[in-house]
Amino acid sequence: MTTAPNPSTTATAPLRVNGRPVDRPPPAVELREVTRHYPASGSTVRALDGVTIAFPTGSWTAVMGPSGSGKSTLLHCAAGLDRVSAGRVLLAGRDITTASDNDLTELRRDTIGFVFQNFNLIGSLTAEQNVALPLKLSGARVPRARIRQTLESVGLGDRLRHRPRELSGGQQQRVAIARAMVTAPAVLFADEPTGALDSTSARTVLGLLRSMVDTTAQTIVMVTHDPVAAASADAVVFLSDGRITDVLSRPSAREVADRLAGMEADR
Ligand SMILES: Nc1ncnc2c1ncn2[C@@H]1O[C@H](COP(=O)(O)OP(=O)(O)OP(=O)(O)O)[C@@H](O)[C@H]1O
Repeated sequence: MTTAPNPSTTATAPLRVNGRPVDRPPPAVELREVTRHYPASGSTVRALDGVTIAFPTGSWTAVMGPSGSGKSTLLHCAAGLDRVSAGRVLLAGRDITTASDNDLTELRRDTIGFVFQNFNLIGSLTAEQNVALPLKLSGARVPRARIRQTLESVGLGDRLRHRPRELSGGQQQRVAIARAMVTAPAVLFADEPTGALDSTSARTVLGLLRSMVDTTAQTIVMVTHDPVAAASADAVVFLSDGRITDVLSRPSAREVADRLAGMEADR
């Protein structure tokens, strides 16, 4: 095991300066003893098995592990897209474990942003219209200046009227990030955000995510298979068979790759 600090402990232990406890923001997302099982022909799959972790506000955490280890399930439970079988989930300071479907829909709309591997943009809409969509759907006013500013912040101020097919993969992913960020979510969840990109575009997207964390204290939780992407995060959490087996703080891509290779060899 690594000696690197575990986000679950660093986030919850009281911070002390000169022996005195100091206030710090609560974690943006917290899972406490979360179990998620699914029925499977005559038995049960434990996709998550007693996971306790806190994702500190303003930090970027990568979640890694072999196929089927529970990464997507963790992301979906943390984002309120899936219900837990046992345990508790706290999102932006609210216990969402038993929230009603309506409350969850509202919370997802106002509190989280989601970025997917395949961008999930609407092909018939321009970049500007895609970014405006979450505000439109929530019935909010859509201030054009804010849409433009958000697209400018991802380096696409000159692509407002372009449709997805007129943009490169990296540009499409940046539109998707702008769409996720336009509501100023407490947490940005990303599922393989660089999985469909070439290495240059991936680097641009990772740089953008990094600057969001460094300049606006955005909280990001990202599932990835890519050691280079994981090494851009502040911490890397490793899952195996639904359990957290390891946490690395600010590892290099080589350290991440070695740890993953070790996990595959142990299987
Ligand atoms: N809706 C579901 N119904 C039944 N089993 C499920 C469901 N979702 C996930 N599982 C099972 O839970 C386990 C964890 O799945 P999950 O998708 O979280 O893994 P993962 O680490 O994200 O995998 P991958 O890297 O291949 O995407 C797997 O054994 C999977 O088959």
